[in-house]
Amino acid sequence: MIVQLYSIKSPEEALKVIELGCDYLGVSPVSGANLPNELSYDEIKEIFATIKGKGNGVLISIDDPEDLVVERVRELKPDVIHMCGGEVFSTPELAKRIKEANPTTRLEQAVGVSGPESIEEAKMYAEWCDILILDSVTENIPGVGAAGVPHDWNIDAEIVKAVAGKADVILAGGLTPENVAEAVRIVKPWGVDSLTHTNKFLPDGTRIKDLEKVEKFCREARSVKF
Ligand SMILES: O=C(O)c1ccccc1N[C@@H]1O[C@H](COP(=O)(O)O)[C@@H](O)[C@H]1O
Repeated sequence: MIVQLYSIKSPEEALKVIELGCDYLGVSPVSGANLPNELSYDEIKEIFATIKGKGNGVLISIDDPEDLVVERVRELKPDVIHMCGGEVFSTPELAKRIKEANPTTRLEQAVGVSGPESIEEAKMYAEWCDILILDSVTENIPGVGAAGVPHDWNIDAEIVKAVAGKADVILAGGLTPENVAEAVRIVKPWGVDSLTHTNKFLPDGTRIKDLEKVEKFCREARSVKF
């Protein structure tokens, strides 16, 4: 079971969450989406260099144009590029361009799980993506994710079965240290992901990881054997 956590802000924070059991660390590059924890290319390079050999660097992309996605993959060489926009989605062509830009970068596509129709969508993306992240959608946040609320885990369980052997599946969306074990029991994913409920919010609007919650989240996620 892998654990992916968003959004990491510094090399120091990265090392702390790795020590507590996180193995995929999500970062947000400066973009039009104006996310709270956006980082410059230099800051991201420093985090990726710090975690090399210890954890995997994941770069989020929310509706960035395809050329910019490819440029970022070439420049930052993330272990994973995570596409989670509501307008720009991965395609077989983009998957090919990403592999050409950096052959070891894995392509992670978010699927907003809203009903049984999401099963067909997931099956389609599994044809060219390495990883699917099954996430929640809200009206307030652009794209897929950062919703802070769960969705129907029974649909996720169907998707895991439907794409077995084709793509790894990460479960996301409102996961907490308290509900993650139950979610894993139902969905049996390759990994789990958290943003909101492993965060501590600071008065200036930025957020850092809450290390007690991170430790409990990683422990609970791995407590279920299947
Ligand atoms: O990380 C973000 O800031 C973000 C912004 C916009 C869309 C998605 C984003 N992150 C992804 O959403 C998941 C789940 O979030 P939550 O736990 O439900 O709050 C997050 O872990 C990232 O994968």
